[in-house]
Amino acid sequence: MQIEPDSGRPRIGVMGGTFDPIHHGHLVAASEVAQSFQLDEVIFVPTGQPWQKRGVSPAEHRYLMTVIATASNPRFTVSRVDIDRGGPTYTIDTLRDIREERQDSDLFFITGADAVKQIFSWKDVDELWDLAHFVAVSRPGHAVSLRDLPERDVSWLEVPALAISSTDCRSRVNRGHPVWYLVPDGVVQYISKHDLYRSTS
Ligand SMILES: Nc1ncnc2c1ncn2[C@@H]1O[C@H](COP(=O)(O)OP(=O)(O)OP(=O)(O)O)[C@@H](O)[C@H]1O
Ligand SMILES: O=C(O)c1ccc[n+]([C@@H]2O[C@H](COP(=O)([O-])O)[C@@H](O)[C@H]2O)c1
Repeated sequence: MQIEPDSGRPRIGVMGGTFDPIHHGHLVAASEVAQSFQLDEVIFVPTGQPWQKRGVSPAEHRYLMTVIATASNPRFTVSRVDIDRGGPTYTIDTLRDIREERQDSDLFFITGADAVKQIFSWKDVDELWDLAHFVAVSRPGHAVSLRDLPERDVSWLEVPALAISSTDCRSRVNRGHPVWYLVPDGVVQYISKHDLYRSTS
């Protein structure tokens, strides 16, 4: 979807992710897109059941870690739409639900370089472009050439390179290594309190 620069409508970012756990790579990406695209708000949307991932932590843990991580930024909010809908999570449903809630807004769906390269495997991809403008951000280890990007309405944004992944955070906790400064302090404490990622499933 092409967004008119001066539409006067609220400009809302939608940052979808499994957030298992949420880390500073996610937060910096959202913050940079908010700045560059003059967004009024970024809604973080933890997935319910990410159908392309296995062995994901319970949604309530991922949701609460996302709430903790975003609490200090007044422009960041968290939505439960994907969790409360139930069933496998598809972005087509995420965007339809958010549009229903924010009917007068322009939506910007934020995705990392790795995820955007997979977008053709997503459900009803041809209909996604009518619901939001897509913004793909750079990510270390995931080079993207123009050929990888859909020939649709996708903007590209270089963001500070943070070589952090949720997979690595889980693995570090599992091996007894610290995740301080990779994830927000409150998330470190949440992981410890709930004994997450200690056993390999
Ligand atoms: N370090 C990062 N820099 C830029 N974008 C990122 C970064 N980490 C994740 N993203 C993007 O954030 C979104 C949500 O990512 P997700 O929750 O799957 O985290 P992840 O670190 O990729 O997780 P995992 O390692 O479990 O696959 C995706 O679009 C992903 O590309
Ligand atoms: O719509 C789909 O079929 C689809 C398939 C894979 C991923 N997504 C979305 O992409 C975002 C990042 O997902 P993930 O699995 O990399 O955390 C998140 O919002 C997912 O719902 C969406």
